Order: sequence, then structure tokens, then C-alpha cells
Amino acid sequence: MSENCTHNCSTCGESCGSRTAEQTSFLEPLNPASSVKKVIGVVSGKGGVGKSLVTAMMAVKMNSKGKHTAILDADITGPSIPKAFGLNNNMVMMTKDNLMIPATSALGIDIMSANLLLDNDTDPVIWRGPVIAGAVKQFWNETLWEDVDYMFVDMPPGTGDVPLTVFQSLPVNGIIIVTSPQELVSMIVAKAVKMAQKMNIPILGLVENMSYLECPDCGKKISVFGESHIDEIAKEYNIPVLAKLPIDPKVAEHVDNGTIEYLERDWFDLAAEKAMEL
Ligand SMILES: Nc1ncnc2c1ncn2[C@@H]1O[C@H](COP(=O)(O)OP(=O)(O)OP(=O)(O)O)[C@@H](O)[C@H]1O
Repeated sequence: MSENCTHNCSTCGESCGSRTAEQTSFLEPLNPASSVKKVIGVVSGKGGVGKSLVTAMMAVKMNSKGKHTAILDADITGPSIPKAFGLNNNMVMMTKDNLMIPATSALGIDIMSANLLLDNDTDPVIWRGPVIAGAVKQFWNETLWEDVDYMFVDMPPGTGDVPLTVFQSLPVNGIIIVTSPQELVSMIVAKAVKMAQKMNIPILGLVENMSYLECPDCGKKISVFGESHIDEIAKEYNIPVLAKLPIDPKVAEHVDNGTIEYLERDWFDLAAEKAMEL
């Protein structure tokens, strides 16, 4: 029970043992033609730390394990998933029941993103929060998600209104928190952990991106953005570090060429194991 408990459950979202009222569920049901077994959200404190990269590479990893994998790009105003997979705008068809058919990557990952719906991928999406959250819900319940084993959701950065709505609307089974060493990591992780706890969603672990740069000549690891504190933070919150990714020029090359599926790296072995345990 919260120490501030007023014994009025209708004003409180905690699912404590003393709860007497039913908790309101904001979960959006899937359409009857769709099936998604596990949903994993990928979150970050701010933009540009590699959340989309982690989403894409995790999807590729699970796909390579024979799991039918999908990506829901909930980063509506900054959608970078289609480009990494070499997919363009205007790629979404409709079923006769008016469901959107996701685009499919070269190796069979189903993808839904705002950029796939635009006439021109340089068109900005100038929408306010509630409209953005509404679009994410539509991507979830008005898309034909056929027999999906794992869906990865590239969340909008931060812990604001839109990510919160997404967490409440989709049955998220676990989250991966992506950080970079130069961020205020401790605060960002604390916020993400608290949000996940409030939603009762397990945290798979932390991924530190751009952790170091490996010298191509001597192999020495250089901490470009300063020393990492990710291990201490992980210990503090009792969550595992799933991976520490280097700054790798091949990443940028594959993202730019739309060939992320063909980037061979073993960075996500542990994260995939955790996902299989869900
Ligand atoms: N480890 C890395 N090595 C090299 N380039 C990287 C690495 N991680 C990410 N990048 C590049 O940095 C840019 C930002 O990455 P990404 O789009 O994944 O971040 P993001 O957190 O999803 O950002 P946003 O929320 O703004 O969409 C991309 O161009 C990506 O190719």
C-alpha cells in the first residue's frame, strides 16, 4: 500500500494488495484477424541515442531465430525504421475489411510506420500528442498482424504523454531501455524504471549504445563520451545490462543503405535470451 493511501481506489493506479476496486484497463483489443504473442517496448530518455537501431536489430535477431517478428514504429514524428530496412513511403495496402497490411522487409519482418503511409518521406508529421497516440493505437488495432511471435515497439523518446498512452493501450510484456554514456543516465533510467513499475511491466534490461569506439589499428577501446556508469546503475535498480554497443561505422552504412538486416553482429544474444524467457 502507498504511504499516501487515501483508501479511495478510484483515485489511485497502484495495484497493491489492499485494492478493493477494479483497475480500469485502457488496453486496446487487437482486431480478430490478428495475433501477437509478445510485445516488447524499446524506450529511451531522449532522441538520437539509438532506440530505433536497437529495435531494428532485436527484431532481426528474433527473426533469425525463426520467430515471426514485427515492428510497430510508434515514434510517429521521427520514424526511422523503414529507412533502415530499405522500405519507402506509400507502401501500405488495405485488406477488404479495411485493415492496413504492414510492409514486409526482405527477410520477412512485418513493419508499420507513419513513413510508410506518407506520400513523401520528407513530409513532417505535425500532430499534437493525442493525435499521435491515436495513430499508434490504430497501428496496433487496425493493422493485420498475422501470427506475430514478437512485436517490437519503437517508442517515442522520453516518458511523456505519448509513451504513457502507448504503454496503457498495448499489452507490453517487457521493455528494453536504451541509453548512451553522455546522457543523464541515472535520472533517465530512474524515470523509465518508475514508469515500468507503475504499469507493472517487467524490464528486460539496459542497452548502452555508443559505449566506446574500438581503434581499428590497435583494438584499444576509447570511451568517446566519457566513462560508462551503466553497470553501477544496473546494479542499483537490479536490472541486467543486455549489451554495450560500440560506435560502429558499419551501423551508419547499413542504416543509410537500408540493409540493417544484413549487418552481422552478435550484440543481442543475451537480450534475445531474455526475450525468449518472457
Ligand atoms: N552504435 C552506433 N554506431 C554508429 N552509428 C549509430 C550507432 N547507433 C546509432 N547510430 C546512428 O545514429 C543515428 C540515430 O540512431 P537512431 O535513429 O537509432 O536513434 P533514436 O534513439 O531512435 O533516435 P530518434 O528517437 O530521434 O528516432 C542513426 O543515424 C544511426 O544510424
